[in-house]
Amino acid sequence: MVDPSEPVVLAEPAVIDGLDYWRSLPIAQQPAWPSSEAVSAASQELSSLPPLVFAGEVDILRTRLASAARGEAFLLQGGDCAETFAAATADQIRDRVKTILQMAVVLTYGASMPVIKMGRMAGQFAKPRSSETETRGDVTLPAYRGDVVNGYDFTPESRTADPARLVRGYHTAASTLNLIRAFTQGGFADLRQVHSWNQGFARNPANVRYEHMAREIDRAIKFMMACGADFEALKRTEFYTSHEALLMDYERPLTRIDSRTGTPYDTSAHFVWVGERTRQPDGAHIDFLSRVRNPLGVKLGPSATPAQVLELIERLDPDREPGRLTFITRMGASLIRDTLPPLLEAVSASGATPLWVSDPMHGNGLTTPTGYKTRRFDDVVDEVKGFFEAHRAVGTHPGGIHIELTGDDVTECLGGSEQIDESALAMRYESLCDPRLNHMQSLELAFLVAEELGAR
Ligand SMILES: O=C[C@H](O)[C@H](O)COP(=O)(O)O
Ligand SMILES: C=C(OP(=O)(O)O)C(=O)O
Ligand SMILES: [Mn+2]
Repeated sequence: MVDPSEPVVLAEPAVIDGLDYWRSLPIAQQPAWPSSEAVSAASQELSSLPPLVFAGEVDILRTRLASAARGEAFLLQGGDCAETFAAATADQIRDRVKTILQMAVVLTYGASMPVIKMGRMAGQFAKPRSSETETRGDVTLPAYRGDVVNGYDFTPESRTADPARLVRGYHTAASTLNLIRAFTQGGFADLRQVHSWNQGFARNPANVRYEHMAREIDRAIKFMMACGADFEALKRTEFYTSHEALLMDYERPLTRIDSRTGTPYDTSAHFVWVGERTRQPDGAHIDFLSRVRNPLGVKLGPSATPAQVLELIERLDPDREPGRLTFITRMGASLIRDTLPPLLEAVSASGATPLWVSDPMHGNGLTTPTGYKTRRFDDVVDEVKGFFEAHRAVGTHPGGIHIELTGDDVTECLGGSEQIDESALAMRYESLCDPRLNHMQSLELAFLVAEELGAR
């Protein structure tokens, strides 16, 4: 569903050239900043700060994604719906990285292929919303648009967009990324350790059905050890960052010209994507991202037509560069088997070979009578299964999964082996936007997807 609200043209004077051409185009889902001087000051400060990622890393990621598009690797992309400044703590970052590493080991085994690990982390601070405002009782205030825009507290002060948050977002992303790099390069990612955490999961009586696969992985690791595999090298792993490139006042100042090649990279993350609500082919987001070298994602919901998808390919990947473009489909479990195959067929027939990834979260939202936004674990699993079925039928590669998850023991999604029910949602619901799979549900999903991958 493309945002029904009319896109607005920014009041700022248009600088009609290359990287700033978007300023002259319709743009959806931007905050109403109270002062354009304060936004300019924040942008100025951001543009003087060091890049968060190096263009060379971004290029390596593009080659990894190209392998996934060819069916030779699998992408695991996961993290919060909305990262918050308050939750950028060492423990919470560690537990999210740990969850992704644990899932990746299981998926690597299931797929017998490398798994590309990517967090919705270190920059996933801006949210598109279906409504501009939120009403509680007789009070209506601007909607919460993510910590980089405004606060969640329901007061006029907190809900007013504050440009100083752009700079705080950068610093929070920098410290998050610093810890991610420390964990994934400093020994925390050791394959044997990650596997022993998974054994702990499979020993839980609720997860007996996964014990068999955990034992098989154990045998495979012992076999590798007996063969003298280099476990020193397996103490480190590549880990990439990503977020929705929603807020142009954050993305534009962090876009820099790479000194090696003279081309622009959005250095706020390795991979950025355009959301379902901002993917208008003639809109600001698509124009801006068409000009940066990063690998790009585009979310596709059930209303996406083959013609729109072919136009997005033309706009974002005219040279059909391997690894450049990823479509992240989020159709809903009940629709995916009907809506995905026509898109796969049209793209295949055009000769393009984007990476196809399943987001089984955003098409499966529901609100309980008590007002909690939630999703059923079974619907999430069913959408992934439908995604695999659609690709099998058309002969294309199901190249990855994109999941809203946390390493914490929250109660936000229904079901899973802990059988979280509606009454349990109130126990520990912490997301400020969409519900996330908790640590156990995330691992369970990884085992189920690994079974699917293994069955191919
Ligand atoms: O994360 C995705 C969107 O921001 C979210 O689903 C929008 O939610 P809303 O419908 O509550 O605005
Ligand atoms: C906003 C999101 O998704 P979509 O654009 O698919 O609705 C998201 O990934 O949190
Ligand atoms: Mn979300």
